[in-house]
Amino acid sequence: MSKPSPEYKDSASKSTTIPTKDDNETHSDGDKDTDEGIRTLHLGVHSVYLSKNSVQRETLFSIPKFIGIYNKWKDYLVALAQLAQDVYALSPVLVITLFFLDMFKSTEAVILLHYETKVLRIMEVGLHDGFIDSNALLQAVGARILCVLMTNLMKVFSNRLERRFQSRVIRHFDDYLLNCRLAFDLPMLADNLSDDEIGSQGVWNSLTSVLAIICGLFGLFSQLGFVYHLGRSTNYGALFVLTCLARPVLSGRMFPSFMSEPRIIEATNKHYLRMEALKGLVEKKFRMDILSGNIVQYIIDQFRQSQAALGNTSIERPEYALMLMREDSFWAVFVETLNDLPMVFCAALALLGPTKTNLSTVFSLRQSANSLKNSFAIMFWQVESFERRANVISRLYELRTKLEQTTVKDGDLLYDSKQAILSNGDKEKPEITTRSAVSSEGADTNGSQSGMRIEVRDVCFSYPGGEVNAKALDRASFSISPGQLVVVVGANGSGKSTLIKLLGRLYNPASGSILINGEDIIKYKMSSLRQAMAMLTQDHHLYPLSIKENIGLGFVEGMNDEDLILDAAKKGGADDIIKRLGSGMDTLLDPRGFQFAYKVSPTDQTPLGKKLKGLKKTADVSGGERQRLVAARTFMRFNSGHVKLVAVDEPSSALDPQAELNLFENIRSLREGKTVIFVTHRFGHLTKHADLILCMDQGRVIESGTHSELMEMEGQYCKLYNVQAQAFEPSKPAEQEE
Ligand SMILES: Nc1ncnc2c1ncn2[C@@H]1O[C@H](COP(=O)(O)OP(=O)(O)OP(=O)(O)O)[C@@H](O)[C@H]1O
Repeated sequence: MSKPSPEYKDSASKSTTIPTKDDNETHSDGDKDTDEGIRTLHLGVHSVYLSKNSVQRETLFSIPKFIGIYNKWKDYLVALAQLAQDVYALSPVLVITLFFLDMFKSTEAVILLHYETKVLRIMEVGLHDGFIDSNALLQAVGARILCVLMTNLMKVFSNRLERRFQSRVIRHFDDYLLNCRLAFDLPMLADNLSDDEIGSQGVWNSLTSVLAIICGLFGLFSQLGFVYHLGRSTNYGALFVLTCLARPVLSGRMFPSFMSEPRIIEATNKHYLRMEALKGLVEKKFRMDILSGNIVQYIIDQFRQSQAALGNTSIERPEYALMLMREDSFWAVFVETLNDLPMVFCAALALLGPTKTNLSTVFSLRQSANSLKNSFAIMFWQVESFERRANVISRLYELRTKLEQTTVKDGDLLYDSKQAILSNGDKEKPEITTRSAVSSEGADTNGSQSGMRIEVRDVCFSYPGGEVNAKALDRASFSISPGQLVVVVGANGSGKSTLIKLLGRLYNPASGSILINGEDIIKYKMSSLRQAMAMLTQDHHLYPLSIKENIGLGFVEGMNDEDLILDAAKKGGADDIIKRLGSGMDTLLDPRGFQFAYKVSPTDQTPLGKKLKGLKKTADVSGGERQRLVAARTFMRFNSGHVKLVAVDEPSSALDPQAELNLFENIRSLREGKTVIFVTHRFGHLTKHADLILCMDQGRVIESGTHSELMEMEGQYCKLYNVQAQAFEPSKPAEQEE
């Protein structure tokens, strides 16, 4: 089968080296090179975006290339020095031992070649003279065998040490990455997708790669010295070195290379994208839709159509596609023949002066030329990958710097030092103020000190990474008194959930302010503020941990109190789930372990088949059960005694009506003066009990008041309410006629 052609097109250059078939119609901007300073390469189904300055047609040894490499390496040095410091601190003895063992290993080729040449020379002289210096021969053979033994022993020794050291390095950087990543806020996560690629194994690979380059350079120079020394015996040492270097150097002559450049790669071929999307439909989560929708054949047909439309366009990663291009070129064919230059050199030596050379020297020259060629190839590969590796290290340490740039900055005001005051003592009145008084149910007897007071003033907000002009909140204003039960209603996308997220300080408002107990929310220490809040939203998930932890994490201090956890489970309606699960509270949800079976099926009546069948199965819960367990976590949080605001964002979509009613009733009855905000689409018992209803539309609070006040207004709320209420009203004959 023929290899698909990579098809290369460079949008910014006039000449194109490989014939193109532009099938990348999908992407809007990349093809046209509209972005200032961006150069676009089309490689198969991918587009590669590069900085215009960085791509030059150059040989590997061109001066600009080396200056470029030097400048970039300089930037990486700081990160590498930091890495060296960190790994040295993990185990100084191991680091030093491994370094010297690796350095020794890198000279292995030269040492062996030296003794081999010696043995051959003694034999050649012996065969020529009819007498062999047995002592010298035995010594040379013995020394070589000893060297082989030593180097192999060292390899075993160093491999063992390396494995030990590897696990320490990986443990260390797993810990570091976990710490950094858990400290990322939501706006940063939206901007840092590529950081997900950094893993502790990648750090280890980078470390070994950098070490390999240092040792490789040392080994390469020792080989060059040896080859030069050998060649000198023929009076053409330098020339011989050149014949050995010709092939590796010339094979480095490049097509535009981006292997070490900052780049963005994007799949832009519409047929390829469609194929990938269709392939994605095999995922388990789509199976029910696909089977019930009877669309299996449609998917297969569409996939084949896209495949046919894609034709021979390469789907390889662009880096690999570029490599294929190099291998397939006429230049590569020419360069490969240069492999034989050292042999031509030896033949020329014999022709020009048969008495000036000998077979052992010729043999050694050939051997060393081969070994030099291999070392160069490895070195080139390592140098090419060096930047990628160094970049991993540099980004690893950048994570720490990025943390300092988080937009959601911590304050230092403790929540407890700012208790809510019931009266609104502020000079500036917000656009819409609370019209209703705090209900007797909500306010506690000692003056509503338990509830949080909230004022939102002209808050605007857009999501990072969202469309620039799309405002999720647009001058939203309202105020909530301590202890009020507030219901937020409004159409889809009107900004209800965003409001809850801003109250939880997951994002900062772009403009305007949120006052908590009269102080700007950004002044509060986040941990202290969040301790005073219990949030329950659709976005809350179950963790891949035990049921006990899933609930207990609402109040970590009570984690070991099973009665407390069971009580919270009961309030969240999750007690029956725990009873049903085999391991009760200790049941692990979605365990992240590794299970793999090869040529074993759980239906096999063999010991392995039975073993597989008996392996722990993943415990799963339904959507409604998940919401109950998450609700139980929120009730667990109430036990801390610190909660002053309960924010509930439509957690009831998967709950049955009884469970939903229980949840609302439980929160209402247990709130003990806490301010409660419910976001909901369902009118009914909730809005009936609300002290304040906020009705949102397009990022603004357009109406506020109690149910009866809003109904009197006959505005948006009234309209939304009537849509639901009508369904239960007996239809009038006149309407039926209409
Ligand atoms: N993570 C996000 N990134 C970008 N835009 C978002 C994000 N989340 C929400 N939006 C946008 O912000 C606006 C407000 O969304 P929000 O989720 O607050 O609405 P909502 O009133 O809660 O809607 P619903 O009733 O459907 O839950 C919408 O236009 C939405 O598309």
